[in-house]
Amino acid sequence: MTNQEELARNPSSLQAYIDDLYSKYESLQDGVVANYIPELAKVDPELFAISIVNVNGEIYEVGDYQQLFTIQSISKVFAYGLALMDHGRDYILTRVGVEPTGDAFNAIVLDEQSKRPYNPMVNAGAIATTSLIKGSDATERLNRMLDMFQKYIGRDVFVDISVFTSERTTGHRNRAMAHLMLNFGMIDKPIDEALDLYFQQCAVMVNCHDLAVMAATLANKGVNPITNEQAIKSCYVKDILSVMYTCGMYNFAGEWAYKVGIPAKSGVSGGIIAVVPNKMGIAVFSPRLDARGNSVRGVKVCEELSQHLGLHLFECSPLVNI
Ligand SMILES: NC(=O)CC[C@H](N)C(=O)O
Repeated sequence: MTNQEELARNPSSLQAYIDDLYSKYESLQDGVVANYIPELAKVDPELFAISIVNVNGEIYEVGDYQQLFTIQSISKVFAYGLALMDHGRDYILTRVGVEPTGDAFNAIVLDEQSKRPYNPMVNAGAIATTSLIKGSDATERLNRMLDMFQKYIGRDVFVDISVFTSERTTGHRNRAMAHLMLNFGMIDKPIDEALDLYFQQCAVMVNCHDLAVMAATLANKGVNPITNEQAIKSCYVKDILSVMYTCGMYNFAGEWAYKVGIPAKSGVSGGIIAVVPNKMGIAVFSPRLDARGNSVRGVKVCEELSQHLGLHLFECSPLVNI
């Protein structure tokens, strides 16, 4: 019997499997916690959680899955969805490309010809995306952003003021990108409001369970499988998953697509989400990062899960229902 057949027969074996994965990687200490945002350096590096939510709303999780942390770059996925709903695909494409960069997430680089940021999953593209969120003033734009997160998560959300302030005070690289994009007409004035909203979206508090529900919502055509609320129009889910697949893991995106083979997104606080379309959302949280800014344990767990469950999109033996 294959692993997939065993899981279809006995779903509790998925819980047993992630419990084993957790024990296997619990002692792994490779990597370092992000410290370029001073508040992030204070996190307990030992925190570790794995959550899986399938499209039927069934939940499998282990470890510190209730521990709150700031969502950081994983927010880029969801902000892109809101911008798509606000303006439509054609307009968004004129402001943010869909090409992987092969560069670090915080590279100060724009497309030579079009002057667009390369894609919405790296900082420059995410700042441009966030600058497009509609609203009559900064408060309305923030509230629309928080409402959007609320639909994906299924509860009220809030911004961690310390992390927001820490990043706002030290985020000169992001500010430089915004000025560069202003120069080329890719974002409009006032850039400080766009940057503030970007720093706020990065400082939204989530736990690993929430991230798995958010990923499961994308797996479930935009409908939160726990609350049944539509968080994003289903026609935009393919746009989001495409850029996650090609750009979500920054300069590791190619290797990730080859090895793990499912759309994913990581953030510097140590979260990773992965989406198995029509099946499930996966989230891992562990703050120690590799040189590219991806969670070390998170990458390992996703690699093993993908192999064990046959999750790769181009897997020759199709995944059975879990
Ligand atoms: N990779 C990340 O999670 C980066 C997000 C972080 N807020 C930044 O702008 O640098």
